[in-house]
Amino acid sequence: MTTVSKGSKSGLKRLRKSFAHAWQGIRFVWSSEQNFRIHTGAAAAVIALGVMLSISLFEWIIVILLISGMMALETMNTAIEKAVDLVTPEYHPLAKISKDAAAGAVLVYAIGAFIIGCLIFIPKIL
Ligand SMILES: Nc1ncnc2c1ncn2[C@@H]1O[C@H](COP(=O)(O)OP(=O)(O)OP(=O)(O)O)[C@@H](O)[C@H]1O
Repeated sequence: MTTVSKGSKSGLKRLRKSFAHAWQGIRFVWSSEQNFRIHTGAAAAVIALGVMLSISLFEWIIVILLISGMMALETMNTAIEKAVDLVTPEYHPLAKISKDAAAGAVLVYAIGAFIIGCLIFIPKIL
């Protein structure tokens, strides 16, 4: 088993490296996951709609929470998929449960976000 030494980097350097790694992760998810790109497009459309309909500060807070939560969950779903593939590239019932449950979590959140989005935007559109 290989161990990776983190060295004795200064706090700021370590923070910069952590951001760089996180950014690499987001770039990977963007380039490999169509769902993530669809959600990003939908988020941009919702933000444009929010500006056009002049939603309130409280509504912006809700919208930003929903968008960032959705993107974070989609990114975590990819992390779980890749970790499962690393552990077992072959078919395994537990791998199926793990991936399906992670996808289920994304679906539950997406449904909730869609309903809340309708509650915020539909009355304003009507
Ligand atoms: N190793 C495995 N063993 C058993 N079932 C698997 C395995 N890998 C994938 N599956 C099944 O196939 C489905 C799709 O898995 P896959 O890794 O291809 O994700 P995906 O199609 O890229 O998902 P997404 O579209 O969310 O990115 C899983 O939800 C699971 O039901």
